[in-house]
Amino acid sequence: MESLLANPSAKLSISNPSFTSRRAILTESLHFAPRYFSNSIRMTSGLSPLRCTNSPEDKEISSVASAMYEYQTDEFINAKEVREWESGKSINQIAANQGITIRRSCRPAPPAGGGMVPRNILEQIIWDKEVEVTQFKQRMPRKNVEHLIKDASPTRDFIRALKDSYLRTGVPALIAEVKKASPSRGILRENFDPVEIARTYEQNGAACLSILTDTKYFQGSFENLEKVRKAGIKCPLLCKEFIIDLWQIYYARAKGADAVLLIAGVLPDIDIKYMLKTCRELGLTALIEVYNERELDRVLKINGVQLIGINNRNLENFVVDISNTQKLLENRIQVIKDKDITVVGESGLFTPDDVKFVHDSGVKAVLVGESLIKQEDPGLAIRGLFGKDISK
Ligand SMILES: O=P(O)(O)OC[C@@H](O)[C@@H](O)c1c[nH]c2ccccc12
Repeated sequence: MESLLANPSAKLSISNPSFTSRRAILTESLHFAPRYFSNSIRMTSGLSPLRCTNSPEDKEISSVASAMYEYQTDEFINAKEVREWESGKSINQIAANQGITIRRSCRPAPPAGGGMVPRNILEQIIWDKEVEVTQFKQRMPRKNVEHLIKDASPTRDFIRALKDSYLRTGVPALIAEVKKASPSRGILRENFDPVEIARTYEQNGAACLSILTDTKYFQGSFENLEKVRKAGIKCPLLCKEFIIDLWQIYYARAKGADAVLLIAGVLPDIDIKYMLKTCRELGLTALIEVYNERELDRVLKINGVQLIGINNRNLENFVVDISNTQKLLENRIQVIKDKDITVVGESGLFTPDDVKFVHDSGVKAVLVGESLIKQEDPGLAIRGLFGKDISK
């Protein structure tokens, strides 16, 4: 075992025939890369890997470990990342090394050292989300969610819908957002019927819809997502959530999502890779959101990324600047084209000139909330945004 500890990457490529059970894989995994696995398993399942009995909880841990073992042969874990974990760095140190400023408080357990104070609104949202997800998971363990997924209808192709719309209209495909409120703007719409709004968006040419599911800050819900899905709306649906845990991805799928949002400013590479794989297994598209060049360059290095959103709003201070899309795309158009990645321009788009500006910068889709949802008929407002009817 000692040589494995010295050189975990060697071990990672070996398929050990003696791994006959998940339990064995877990034990073995913990043995050669203890910190990596304990952190990851804690991160992804919220459970402590140190106890290992035959309880349902531990079985879940084992299955996570087993899934992680599969990733090894998938080059999911590269030696550098394993070494980082093994060197004793915490999740926050790993994230900070990648330029991520948002920390995890690892609530509800008190953070080591205690007394953390959130530095900005996004960090506050993420810490609240940690508590919320823990409670959700207690109420509905992942196994129950997986059970719901078995009965769910197949997902729709989010990227195909964007590409088809772009080809048909010649203007960026619209992901229209169903959003009642936001921390930066307060209540956007008093008279809020998610299904009615979704329907008018669809009738007026939206390619896809984005449904806010965060309740505390955006007054959204997973019930809204489910309602829209069940109302016969055909547009693929993005679950607009602050995802920090795999459980949320399973839940989004169970509630009718076709795509989920992954925020690179919150998630280190290793999380994004793991979550992408889960999305693929569930038939979901991942929209990976970036705000700055460093995040975009990180994401462009991850295999399998097909859809990237560039947010013009800084989620840490709400400042909106639509030239952010242009700035980030300027030197990267070729690599994005080579990889056949679709780019979405997000936030702060109000006029046909705004849409043209981000289109000229290289986006083939836009994500728009405020400027539509505030109008009396948000669907009809689409004509004003594009300067033409895009429904035909
Ligand atoms: O309402 P706007 O400015 O058109 O923005 C829509 C969308 O981009 C924004 O709601 C958003 C972008 N990224 C997010 C992440 C979480 C919550 C919300 C968002």
